[in-house]
Amino acid sequence: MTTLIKGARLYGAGDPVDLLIRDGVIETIGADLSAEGAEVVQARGQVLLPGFVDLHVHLREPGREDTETIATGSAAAALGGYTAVFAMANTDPVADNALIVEHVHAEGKRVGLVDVHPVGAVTVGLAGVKLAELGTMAKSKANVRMFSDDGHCVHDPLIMRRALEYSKALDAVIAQHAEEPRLTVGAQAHEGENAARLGLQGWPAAAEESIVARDCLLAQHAGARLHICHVSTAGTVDVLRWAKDRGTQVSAEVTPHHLLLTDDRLDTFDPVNKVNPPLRAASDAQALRQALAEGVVDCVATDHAPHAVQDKDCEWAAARPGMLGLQTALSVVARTMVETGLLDWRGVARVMSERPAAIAGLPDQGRPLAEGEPANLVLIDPDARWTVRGREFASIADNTPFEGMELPARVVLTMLRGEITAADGKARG
Ligand SMILES: NC(=O)N[C@@H](CC(=O)O)C(=O)O
Ligand SMILES: [Zn+2]
Ligand SMILES: [Zn+2]
Repeated sequence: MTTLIKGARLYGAGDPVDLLIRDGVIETIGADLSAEGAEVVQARGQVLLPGFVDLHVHLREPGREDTETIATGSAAAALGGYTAVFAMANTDPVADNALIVEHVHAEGKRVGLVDVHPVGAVTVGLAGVKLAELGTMAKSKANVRMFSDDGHCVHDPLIMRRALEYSKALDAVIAQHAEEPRLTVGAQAHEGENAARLGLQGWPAAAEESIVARDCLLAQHAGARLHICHVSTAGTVDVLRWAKDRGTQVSAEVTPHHLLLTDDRLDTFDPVNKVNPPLRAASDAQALRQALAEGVVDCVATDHAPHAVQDKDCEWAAARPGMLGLQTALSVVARTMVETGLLDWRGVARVMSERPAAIAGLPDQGRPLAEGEPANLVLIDPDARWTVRGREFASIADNTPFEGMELPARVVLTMLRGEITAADGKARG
């Protein structure tokens, strides 16, 4: 299979060039290329980046196939410009053993739209009591290199310490959902003026920051690698800056929704805005944008969290936390980081592809746009404007907080190892 991309601007800079893609590899980059029988893509000066890598999605299979499947989530990922995603372990049954992670991995391969890497649970059943068999999952066909109890915090410091020690031996990373559960009992929204005024019990910033600080210390002592999921507060940014300065091997992700949205949204009591960690203050969102630009926060991860209508269209307290993210991530990053001048397209490649690929240790993702490199690519129309409609997404669920918003930038085409997985708003295969 041969594809010729005509007139793309690599990293959105310089003169447009042609790329000849053959057998899954960028064979030639040059001017006025041609190839017999190749599928031709007219890029018209649009932006070409390495395919995006999402370290944090919930694909809900097995167990909640009424809200998302590996197939529908893979289609959403391809449409969002992703070529690799990490599927969290909080499924039913939990992905805490080789059988489940191998199933998720195999199903992702069968669908073939995006590389689906299962995340293994840190503790059995996400219960936080007994370590799962990390080694067995690492050595399984799924080749698990990231472990997380996401949805729950590994709050017992002894369990967390052991998990870090084991993960070091396995050359894996522990991704922590940083939430001290004793500080968030009954919490419904960011602890601040808005929650107080509306009578919603607060989720304090310190519940996140105290775990991040503790785990940075544990990781440093263990010489292990730690990744912080969905960083949401300015205080966490300060802790990360301190830990990185003293050489801790810590990385961190921020979600698009924490970059754009704030707790000003609470007034409507619409549970589409309910998420864990909660939408924070405007000053937190500002600090997160700055931290992402500087590299203190390494990357963007969506925390794509589909939920059924009955779990969202209900009273605030009963609603499940979480929101869709795969098909809006690029546009929200364009709005918050590119339009503001905080990142150029080169920087977008860093935070959405290169850094997440490096954190997860993926050898064939987040690679340079150069001859001989794997053709995992996303072509972007930076000038497009579109209106978000959750029902039009490939996901089964439609719980997007961006409903009705007009956003910049669109994915025109996604390519996985030379195969087009999405083009013009439609997933292939
Ligand atoms: N982010 C959420 O609000 N929900 C996630 C779990 C999680 O990421 O903590 C989910 O699984 O729905
Ligand atoms: Zn989480
Ligand atoms: Zn999550």
